Order: sequence, then C-alpha cells, then structure tokens
Amino acid sequence: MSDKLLLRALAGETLPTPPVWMMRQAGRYLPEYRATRAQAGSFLDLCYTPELAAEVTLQPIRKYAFDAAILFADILLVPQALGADLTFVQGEGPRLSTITSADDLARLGPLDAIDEVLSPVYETVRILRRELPPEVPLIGFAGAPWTVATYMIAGRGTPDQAPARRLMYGDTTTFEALLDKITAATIHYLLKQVEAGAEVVKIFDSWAGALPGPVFEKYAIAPGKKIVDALRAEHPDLPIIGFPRGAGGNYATFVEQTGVQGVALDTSVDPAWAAKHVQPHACVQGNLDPLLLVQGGEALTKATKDVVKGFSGGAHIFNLGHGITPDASPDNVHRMLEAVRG
Ligand SMILES: Cc1c2[nH]c(c1CCC(=O)O)Cc1[nH]c(c(CCC(=O)O)c1C)Cc1[nH]c(c(CCC(=O)O)c1C)Cc1[nH]c(c(C)c1CCC(=O)O)C2
Repeated sequence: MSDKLLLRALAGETLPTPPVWMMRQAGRYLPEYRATRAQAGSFLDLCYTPELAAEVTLQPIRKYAFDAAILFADILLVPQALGADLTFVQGEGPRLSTITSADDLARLGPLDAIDEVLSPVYETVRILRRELPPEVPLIGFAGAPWTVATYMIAGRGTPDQAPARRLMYGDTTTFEALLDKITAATIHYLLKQVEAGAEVVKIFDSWAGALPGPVFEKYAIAPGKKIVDALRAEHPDLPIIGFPRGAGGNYATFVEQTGVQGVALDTSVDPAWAAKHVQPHACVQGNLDPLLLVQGGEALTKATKDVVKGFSGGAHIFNLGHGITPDASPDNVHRMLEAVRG
C-alpha cells in the first residue's frame, strides 16, 4: 500500500485523517513566495524558470508539511504556447490577444510547436520529483478547455464569461474548433507532465458554473471525458481530479460521466448533499471557504472541523473551495491544519 495519503484517498480509501493541501498554496499570502517572485521578475518569468518555480512549489511543503505539492505554473501557459500574446498586469490579472473569429483562430500556431514554450514546465516537474519528500506526491495540472477558451476569447477574466458565451451562440463552428484545439494541446501537455514525473493530474474548469445548463454536458463534460480517456489510454492507473467549479447539481453527473477518481468541490457545495450524491462515486476534495483563512479565529476552527466531519464517511482530501487569497494569514493556515490533524 502506498505511503502517500493523497493517492490512498484517490484510490477510494476512507482515512482516519484526510490528506490536506490548498489550492494556490504557493502564492502571494506567503512572504517567501513574494521574495522569490521579486527575484524572478514577472509572474511569467517565475513560471518559466524551473529552479525558481520548483522553489515556490516546495515552500509551502516545508512550512506546512502538506500531503501534496502542486506544480507551479498557470492554466494560461497553454494559450501562450498556442501563440496567444499573454501578459499579467499587476493587480488586474491576465491580458491576452482575443479570439472572436475564424481568422483569429487560424492565426494560432500549430500543436506540435507548443513544447518550445512549455518545456521549462516539464523541467520544473523533473526537479520536483527529485526534491520532494518521498511521501509527498506531485500534482500536475491544466485548465479545462471551456475555462481556457473563456480567457482566449475575451482576452481577460470577465465576471460572467459573456464574450465566450456570445461566440458559442454566434459562431458555434469557431467556438467548437477552439475547444478542440485546446483539448488536443491539453492532452499533450498533461501527458508530458506525467512522463516528467507528475503522479496525479487536476483539470481546472474554474468557469464551469458559467455554462448554461443545456450545454454543460457538451462543453464541460465531453471535453473533460476526452482528456480523461486519452490520459487513461497511456496511464491506466493515473489518478485524475476534476474541478467543475460552480457546477451545482451537475457535480454528480460530471463525476459519473467523466470517470474521474477525484472531484474538487467549490465553496457553494453543501457537504451533506455531496456526501450523499458525489462521494459514493469519487473521492471528494474540499471545500473550506478560503475567506476563513483571512478571518481566522474560532470560526475557522469550527468550519474546518465541520468539513472534516461532513466527509468522514468516505474518501476525502481536505482543501479549500477555491484558491487561498493574498490577504490570508500564514498563521491561520497553521490553525486550519491543527483542526484537521489534531
Ligand atoms: C483561472 C486560473 C488561472 N490560473 C489557475 C486558474 C484555475 C484555478 C482558479 O480558478 O483559481 C491555476 C493556477 N494558477 C497558479 C497555480 C499554481 C499552483 C498553486 O495552486 O499553488 C495554479 C494551479 C499560480 C498563480 N497564478 C496567478 C498567481 C498570482 C500571480 C502573482 O504572483 O502576481 C499565482 C500564484 C495569476 C493568475 N492566473 C490566472 C488568473 C486569473 C490570475 C490573476 C488573478 C490573481 O492574481 O490571482 C488564471
């Protein structure tokens, strides 16, 4: 049996204490992250400098002894590798060249050129497999096609993904061709991460909840399943975690139809509902409100224990319902861990 608790949970085991990690565990709430980030220059320089990307991945493992490490990179590296211009504007988020027509789509580069941009990420994975403690598995990741497409179409984050939804309605052919291109690039990218040493992969569909109900199956589940099937064909035992954030009642369908071993639940999901409708079919991951790591105190301790208790009847990985925010206190993370591990 594996000594890696995360892999045991993903294999369906109910553990006395769940393994713990946090989305965005390498991030701006940590002073050591901010120092390495300053040394690297820009956020993208940090992503593409393997020694420094490995260093920020390791920082939260050293500080908190989390049960998993997640590769330091970003879901928007795939659009960049496909030829989109990408910058991160301090305090505002990403900016990309937009795709609103078949001509824009045609200007993207070929799939077989993406490794020219992405190869430093594979080097980061190789360094991490050498340097991580043996009991800490490495999670590789990518964005799901719909979520990546929302940024490629709008050229930035938007509150409601209106530009992507308009292309979906107005030029379905271009929209679907873009999803197919991202899907193919993502399969290649994740296979390369696994070959380099990632032991689990997670697919972030952060904007799944913005998809209208009638097309959830077509644009969240079907591309997700395509990726899962392609990875499984090469690596039958690879554990895969899906994160269809905001999927609500569709969480159960998502798990059933994609066949993921793990599913990350966002903050809006009630553990009592998920324990009944999702957990019997997959290991659940989540779902503490990240704001509690800003608030701290008894509220944090109580909510943490409630999440652990709510999912104690099955396979569970303790995590947040979304990423930890820059204003969270590093000490509150210790308090959360104490409440999980006792
Ligand atoms: C939507 C999305 C992105 N990136 C990601 C998602 C999906 C998860 C989610 O919903 O949060 C995924 C991601 N981004 C990052 C990681 C690294 C690993 C980790 O979780 O620790 C992961 C897994 C680093 C990052 N990605 C980003 C930072 C902050 C950049 C900085 O240091 O200035 C980090 C640590 C920047 C980023 N990256 C993205 C945005 C919109 C932004 C700007 C907003 C922000 O600043 O938080 C796109």
